[in-house]
Amino acid sequence: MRRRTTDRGIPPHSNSVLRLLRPGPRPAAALAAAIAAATALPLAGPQITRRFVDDAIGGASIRHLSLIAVGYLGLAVAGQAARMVTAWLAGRLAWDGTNRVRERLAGHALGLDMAFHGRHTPGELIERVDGDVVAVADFVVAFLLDVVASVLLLTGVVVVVFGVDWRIGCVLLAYCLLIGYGMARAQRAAVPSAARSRAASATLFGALEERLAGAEEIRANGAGEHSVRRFHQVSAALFRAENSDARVGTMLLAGTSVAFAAGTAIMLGLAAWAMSSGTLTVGTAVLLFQYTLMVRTPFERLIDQIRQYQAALAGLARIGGLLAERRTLPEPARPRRLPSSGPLALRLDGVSFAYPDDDEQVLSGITLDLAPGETLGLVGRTGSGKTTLARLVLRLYDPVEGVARVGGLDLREVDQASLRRRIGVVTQDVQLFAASVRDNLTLFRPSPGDDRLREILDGVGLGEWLAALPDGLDTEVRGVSAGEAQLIAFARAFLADPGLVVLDEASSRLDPATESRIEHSVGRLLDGRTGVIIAHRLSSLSRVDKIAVLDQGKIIEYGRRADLAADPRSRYGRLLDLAGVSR
Ligand SMILES: Nc1ncnc2c1ncn2[C@@H]1O[C@H](COP(=O)(O)OP(=O)(O)OP(=O)(O)O)[C@@H](O)[C@H]1O
Repeated sequence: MRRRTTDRGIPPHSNSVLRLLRPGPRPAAALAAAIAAATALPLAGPQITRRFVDDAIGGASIRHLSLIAVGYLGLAVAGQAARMVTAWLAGRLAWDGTNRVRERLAGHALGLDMAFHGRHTPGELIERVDGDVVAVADFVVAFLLDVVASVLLLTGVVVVVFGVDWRIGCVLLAYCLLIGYGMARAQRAAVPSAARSRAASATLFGALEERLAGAEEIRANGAGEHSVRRFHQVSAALFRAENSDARVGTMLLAGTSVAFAAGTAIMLGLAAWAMSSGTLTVGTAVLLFQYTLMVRTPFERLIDQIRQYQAALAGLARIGGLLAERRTLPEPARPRRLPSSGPLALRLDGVSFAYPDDDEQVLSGITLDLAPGETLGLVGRTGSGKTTLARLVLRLYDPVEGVARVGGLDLREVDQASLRRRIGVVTQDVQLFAASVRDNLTLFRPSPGDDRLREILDGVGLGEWLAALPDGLDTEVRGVSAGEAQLIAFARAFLADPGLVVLDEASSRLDPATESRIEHSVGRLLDGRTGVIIAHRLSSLSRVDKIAVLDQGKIIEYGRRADLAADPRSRYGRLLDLAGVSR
């Protein structure tokens, strides 16, 4: 499928990216001055050489010629200095701009909902936020440094040569136009290979991230060989794409080398003809020769930039595409806030759900009701829909049918910030960051004070663990056990003080001491809060008020725990018997 582009060849949705890249007026003026100097100074070089040659032939003194040589050297040094300043300024401006793009992209991607993150691996997003942004940054630097400066230099050369001899100027201009046309044709050949190469790179990053994230599982299940084979396949695809991209680049360079040799020969012939007819001095012939050589570098830089331009264009298209992604969960027109304190009621009314892009109904006709402060235990076989139900309560997705209400409000009407503040979640897959204990508890938000954090850690049974850390709350979290990670997650939930807690119990086996600390913390966390516990161990449901048994997305049993446990025919009762847990 062909990529859609606007009339100017710029992919759609890219304007906002380009706006973010635009520098302020003062840095832009400084850069323009540096580019002008970096272009004008090299243009003056051949004029000095002409003077030197003509004066030398005319019998000028060594002192005079030495002065001209020193002037030439000074000019060359100044030219290089101007180029260095331009490179530095262009690099700084490009990185300032791309950091703005990066920040915007990262914020935007984090704000998108689960449906989006289900379709894109974190590795793919890293490639977008880093790889594509770097490609755009590289191009912006190169564009300012090579494209703008090269076009100015070419124009300058043609104008100066016109001044020397208009006929030779015409030949040079025609020659430049021909080379330019050839390059424009070659550019089209380079488009698909650059796009293929970046797509292969994104796939490789995605595969790498997935394998690194699941390294433990892959090793434990002996899936290393399959994993390496798959990795080899995506690496080979990237190698082939990069190779073909490089081949296109090499062919372009080889073609231009031949074209330039021919151009230099033509100019030398013309200069020789003009000299023999007495219209040019030897110095001017040398000047023309030098200008002809000068044409080569800007063209070569431009050719190189064509490939970077393709990469940047492909990157811009993907960045623009990511920025154009919208949340599929609509923001409420008139957002309402959940009550700011106290436990929150939960009510699901005929809720059905299917994941986006998937026809299979995962939940159907779920109806349940929890008064403020009540707790519900969700049980059911793996794949029965427990986690999905929890996701709807957290409004990570909206029901396809029915309504989910918290605190009496339809979740679709609730203000996002209030929802995140008042509904807490502890998942079995606790995410810890390579940051201090404090930051892991507050999730980088302002801390309520170290005393409060210590009190909370003490409350979840991590007091001794904290005391043993070398730098206390400032110690970087690493190498914690699964049980400790769970307890840290409880501490986070306590800190947020939600009115409704969704708790996905850890299914992994923990040692009895940690298990009892977790049981104790769950008890404290649910005290005075409404709770939904996805239970993997029936023993941990002894404290809940209600039980819902899920099977293939439907509630097949629902009632007060005590009633179900007492009923000899209830499924919950039979599950308790099977698990050897007293009713
Ligand atoms: N992000 C997703 N996209 C598409 N389908 C999904 C997604 N997550 C889960 N499912 C499917 O939805 C169904 C219910 O899954 P869910 O994770 O809710 O079950 P569960 O009862 O929590 O299982 P477990 O006890 O193993 O965690 C399964 O068939 C699963 O394959």
